[in-house]
Amino acid sequence: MIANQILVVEDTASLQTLYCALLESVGHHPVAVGSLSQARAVLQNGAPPIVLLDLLLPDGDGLDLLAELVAQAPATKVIVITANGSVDKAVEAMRIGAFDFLLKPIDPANLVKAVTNARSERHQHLRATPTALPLGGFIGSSPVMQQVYSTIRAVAGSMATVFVTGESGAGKEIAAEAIHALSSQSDGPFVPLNCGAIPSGFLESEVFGHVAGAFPAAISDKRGAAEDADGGTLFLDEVCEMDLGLQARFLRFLQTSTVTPLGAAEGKRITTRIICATSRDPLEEVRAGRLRADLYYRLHVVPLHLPPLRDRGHDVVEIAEAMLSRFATREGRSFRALDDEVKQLFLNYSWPGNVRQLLNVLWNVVVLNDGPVVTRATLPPNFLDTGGDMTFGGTGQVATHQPLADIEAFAGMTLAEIERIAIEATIEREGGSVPQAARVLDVSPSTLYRKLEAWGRPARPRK
Ligand SMILES: Nc1ncnc2c1ncn2[C@@H]1O[C@H](COP(=O)(O)OP(=O)(O)OP(=O)(O)O)[C@@H](O)[C@H]1O
Repeated sequence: MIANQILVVEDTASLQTLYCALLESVGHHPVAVGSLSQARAVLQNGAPPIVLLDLLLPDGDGLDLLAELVAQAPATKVIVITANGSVDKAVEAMRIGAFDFLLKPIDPANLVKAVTNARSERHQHLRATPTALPLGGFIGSSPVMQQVYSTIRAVAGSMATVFVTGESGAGKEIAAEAIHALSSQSDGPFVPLNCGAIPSGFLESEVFGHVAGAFPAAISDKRGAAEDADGGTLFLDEVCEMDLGLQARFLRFLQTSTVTPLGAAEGKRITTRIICATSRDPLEEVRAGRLRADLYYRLHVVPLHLPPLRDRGHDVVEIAEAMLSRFATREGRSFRALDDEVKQLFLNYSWPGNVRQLLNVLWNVVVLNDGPVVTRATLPPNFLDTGGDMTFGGTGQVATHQPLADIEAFAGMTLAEIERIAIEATIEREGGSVPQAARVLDVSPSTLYRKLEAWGRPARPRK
């Protein structure tokens, strides 16, 4: 095999001809075969740097050949081709270790781009990176998290849309950052936008931008997050909070890669990797009619689930000890370790607010105490009250509907004051998670973010 050879495995003669002509026109040397057995015969002479592999072949499933290549020729980048509509196959291929996938009918520009990406030195480097080590901001070596790290590494090299799910505080945003950092667009911007933190009336302009005069408050042109993310990654957190009208617009954007600011006569084509996340169950949202099914399927190309902290075994102690040292250094404290009782408490606790809640607990300990060891007595009283020493049967649910306070305590307060107490107590009980508190209180997260902002507490329109 010569250096810029590409093995094209495609049984439809007209498509073979088309792919080969395209690849030749950009300087590659394609070798075409029409079946798995022919491909295996060619591969006997050595694996080429790139294989373009149709998955539906007359003598078997292309996924089998993909698995063989991943095992026997890990340096070879395999770009799989699937029929439009068989997204599940594409996802399976990415899990096995495909470099990228293309849906039929193939856009010639996408084919050339996928092949160019596969060639780049960066991906040679990525493939060589060991897969089991934590990455980015992650701490934790449990098997479930190693699976997460592997998926992140596998998907980072492609432009495929990633749909990250997981409870609030489980690390969805740092997963998105890690994918961006390992991607070919890592020199470009990473633009996070929390759809739940922005009132729905403003979200469209936040995503797509507007021109002056598009609506009364639009006094000057404003670029949206999508255009800001040109050449990089757009991370849409709490994507299920978009209203249905905006979902339709967003779907059009995904299909055309064209951003049209509100009030603008024409759009601009951009190239951005989309990663979205939700702490809801997206299929339940589709069933309830709150998330368009077509948008869900368009976004749900590669799913990535962040398991809750309570399902990561000893990770909770690993994270706690690593972060304790960092917080202690920052605050000039001597904390270095957790005692055995605290480790056991942490291992038994259900962490409804996941890693974010753990970090809040540690931060509180470090600010209010000094070390060198975290004992039960140094833990925040509200953590112990809300179940630090209870087991919740792994459901992650803190016992609900406990009275927030004696009702007598509300006597003489205004409704606004009582509302503030209820909201703050619920956020606290949900481990600091505003989206989760919003769910409990049955309001939208943006309602809570707006109120927090009015009370002078930090809101996170863009995280
Ligand atoms: N495995 C981990 N190791 C160390 N820190 C972590 C880990 N996972 C999450 N964190 C930290 O926990 C905090 C919450 O993580 P992140 O914002 O990514 O969660 P999220 O799932 O996006 O939350 P939300 O749904 O509320 O937006 C961040 O400070 C992040 O750096």
